[in-house]
Amino acid sequence: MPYSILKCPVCGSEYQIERNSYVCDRCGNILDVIQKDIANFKKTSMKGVWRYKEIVHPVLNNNQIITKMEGDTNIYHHPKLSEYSGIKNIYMKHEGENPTGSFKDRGMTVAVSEAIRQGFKKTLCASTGNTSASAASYSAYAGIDSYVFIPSKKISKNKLLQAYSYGANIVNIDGDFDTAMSNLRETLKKRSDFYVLNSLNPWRIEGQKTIIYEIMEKMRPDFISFPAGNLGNTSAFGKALIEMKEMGMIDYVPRLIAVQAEGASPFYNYINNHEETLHPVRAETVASAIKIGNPVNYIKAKRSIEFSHGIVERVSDAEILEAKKIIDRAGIGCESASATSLAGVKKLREKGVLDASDTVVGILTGNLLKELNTDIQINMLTIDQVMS
Ligand SMILES: Cc1ncc(COP(=O)(O)O)c(C=O)c1O
Ligand SMILES: N[C@@H](CCOP(=O)(O)O)C(=O)O
Repeated sequence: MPYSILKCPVCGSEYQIERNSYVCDRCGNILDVIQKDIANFKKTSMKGVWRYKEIVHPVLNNNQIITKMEGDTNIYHHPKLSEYSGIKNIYMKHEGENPTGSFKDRGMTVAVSEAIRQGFKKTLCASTGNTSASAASYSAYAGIDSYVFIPSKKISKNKLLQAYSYGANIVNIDGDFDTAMSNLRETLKKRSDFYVLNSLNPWRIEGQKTIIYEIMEKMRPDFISFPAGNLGNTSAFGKALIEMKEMGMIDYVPRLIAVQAEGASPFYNYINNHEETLHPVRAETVASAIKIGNPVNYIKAKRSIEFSHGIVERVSDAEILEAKKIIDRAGIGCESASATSLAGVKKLREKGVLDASDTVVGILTGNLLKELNTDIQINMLTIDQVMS
């Protein structure tokens, strides 16, 4: 029977899953969930994330699952994306189609189910917006209270509205996301009744792995490109590929492309400058979702890049906004952080790292409707102009 344990990716210490800390007691690193006895993995008849229950959360009973039907997102192809990136076979998987409009729901369904399994009544997260929207929704759906730490003046109003509407207890943080995350880690040292819903909770990573399962079941991409902020997805995608390879579900490994915003690119520096440890930066970018200067998952993310012979690229705000316009005008649409996927592919094609004949899947992490921060300038037509 498949089961799960927690294991430190650095020192190898192992722990039972019944514990409310995801940090190794011996070396302080963030733990992995390790799935055991999964060699004969079989899909369930459930939809989306829970189709892969045996390799996502095998010990949960079906009646303990808190789900709003995450996953099974669409993959789009459009000539404008090919023309812009210089890659004929470029596809975009739209995670903005998840219930609260971002990929976070895939991780949240698993983490909140585990919170309920362990009997927690309160959840906690720090957020640039999407995590708080998702955490608030899933906590409310499960009938428990959520607390969200957010730099409320710096996040999109739409995301704040989501958390507020779902009834979250909103804690305004005077600072940025990194301040909020360190406030959260301090709070967890003092309070044991909060269940953390950020991606430092490894159950979030287990849910987010399913993005890769869905892609690899349908296609054989050479590269998979996606935005990188707190590095939960980078960690999850590599873990999915490692496990799929071990289980014989895939016979090759696509290369991961993690793309950061230039003003928030500590992981780019860490990998490309071969630094011994990640040096946090003061983050600044138009893409508020990835305005993160001290990503918590950098060690697991490095493992993913190494395993997949991956690439870490960075793009400017101008490149992000230009790519977003292409995605929006193709009728697909996404929030700005998501457009780094396309911007990064274009840049790597121009550098000659990607070939025009490569097959590339980009991940659109959030919905177009997620951001309304500034007054939009719309040149509207008059009725007379249309009639004449
Ligand atoms: C829309 C969006 N895209 C990308 C990211 C970055 O993902 P990760 O933190 O997993 O690197 C986030 C949040 O972190 C996000 O909200
Ligand atoms: N963009 C994120 C930042 C927190 O990331 P997480 O994956 O660690 O929860 C957000 O939406 O808050």
